[in-house]
Amino acid sequence: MQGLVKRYGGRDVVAGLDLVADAGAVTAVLGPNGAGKTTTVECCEGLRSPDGGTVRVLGLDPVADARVLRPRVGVMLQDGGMPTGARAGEVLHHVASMYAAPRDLGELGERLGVDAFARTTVRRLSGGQRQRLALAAAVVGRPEVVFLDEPSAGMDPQSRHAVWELVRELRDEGAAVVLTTHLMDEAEDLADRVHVVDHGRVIASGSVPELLSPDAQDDRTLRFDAVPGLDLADLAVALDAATPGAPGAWGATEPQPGSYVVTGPAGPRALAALTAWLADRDVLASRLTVGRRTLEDVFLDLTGRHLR
Ligand SMILES: Nc1ncnc2c1ncn2[C@@H]1O[C@H](COP(=O)(O)OP(=O)(O)OP(=O)(O)O)[C@@H](O)[C@H]1O
Repeated sequence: MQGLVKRYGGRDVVAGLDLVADAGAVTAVLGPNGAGKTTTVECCEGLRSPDGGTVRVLGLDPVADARVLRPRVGVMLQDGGMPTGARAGEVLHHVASMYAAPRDLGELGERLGVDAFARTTVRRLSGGQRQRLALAAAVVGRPEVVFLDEPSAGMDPQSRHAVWELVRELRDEGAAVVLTTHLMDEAEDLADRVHVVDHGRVIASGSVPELLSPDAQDDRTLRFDAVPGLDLADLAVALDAATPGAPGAWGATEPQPGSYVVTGPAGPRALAALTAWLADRDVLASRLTVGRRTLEDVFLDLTGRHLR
């Protein structure tokens, strides 16, 4: 996809988006609600026509070549897009019958738990059940490219785990898996490559390790909430003094008023120095945590906003 533009009511909801998804890899499109993720994948699925740019799936045009692409592409839509009056099992059988070499329905139905509600009509399924059925329908035909829009939304942890395992398996079988999500742990766990999208543009791309810590893999992050407007340059000096082996290694930001992110060689001494520095100022921190950076931090750094 190159320079994709999609406009609604004169507003660019996708504003020149470049994206590549390789075979045998999971590509995640990660961004907050309204970032343009669904619109982007709908253009790949041939459900929407771009207003600008080029989209090719398996080298073909998703709109003009829709008939040729259909048996080679699996699609899991956010709203399911399935006939509401049909039973879940019938839907899956029907979809499977359209493919030359479908997956074993018994095995697929069991691992995604579809068997348990096979006789229930789609309209009576819970959100999570509907998601699992939609995923089964998307992958039953052994597609070469799979688009999964928020695949584990509304699922319990066990179902989520089953979905993630299936996604890894699809990748290992050689499929190009494109996954949209606003769940950073989903992207972190699954994706070989992540495109972080905001306001219809890709604002960062890379493997998860590349995105998390491009220049200092060992750095950790201290996070805390406190009164807004702390003197962060002074804090960095105090932390530098506590970790003499790495001068100038500390960075501190206040991405949102009263919410602090401090990165550097955080160990026990640095943590003690931070709390002592706060105590000297009579500041009580809350939600103080020590951890590695997450994709949420990356998003916060890039946009000054939380993912959700
Ligand atoms: N058919 C439409 N007509 C008008 N505006 C639309 C239409 N579809 C989407 N939009 C708008 O385009 C923007 C991007 O929506 P999109 O669904 O692509 O975002 P998203 O990143 O998938 O968000 P979410 O995580 O909430 O699904 C939103 O502001 C949405 O309101």
